[in-house]
Amino acid sequence: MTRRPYFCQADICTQNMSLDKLRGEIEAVDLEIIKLIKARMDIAIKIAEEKAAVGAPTRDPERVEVVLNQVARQAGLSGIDPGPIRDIFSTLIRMSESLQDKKRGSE
Ligand SMILES: C=C(O[C@@H]1C=C(C(=O)O)C=C[C@H]1O)C(=O)O
Repeated sequence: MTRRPYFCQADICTQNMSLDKLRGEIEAVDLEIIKLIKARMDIAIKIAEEKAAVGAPTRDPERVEVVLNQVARQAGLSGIDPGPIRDIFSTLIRMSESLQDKKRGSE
């Protein structure tokens, strides 16, 4: 296969076309990830309301471990390195807890 230069100004440049197409696909996936993070945060707000009603603390370390172990296991089954997935979800959980604290502080 002939490799074309990365910067190809020709009208027909399949390598650039496929790069642009693949980047478009990544951007579409990124948008879906943002929507899912928003959905996760919306549920966290509802959980904050439930906890406030019963006087439970925002952070639940046992639950955090369950969530992290579950996603790490699922990552492994999907052929993804579980370590970075734990990091990503630790960040999501921190975001969720800080949103819950904010929500509870404002009521
Ligand atoms: C959402 C909850 O609140 C916190 C946030 C969690 C999360 O984002 O997964 C998990 C445990 C809690 O520290 C919960 O208790 O389920």
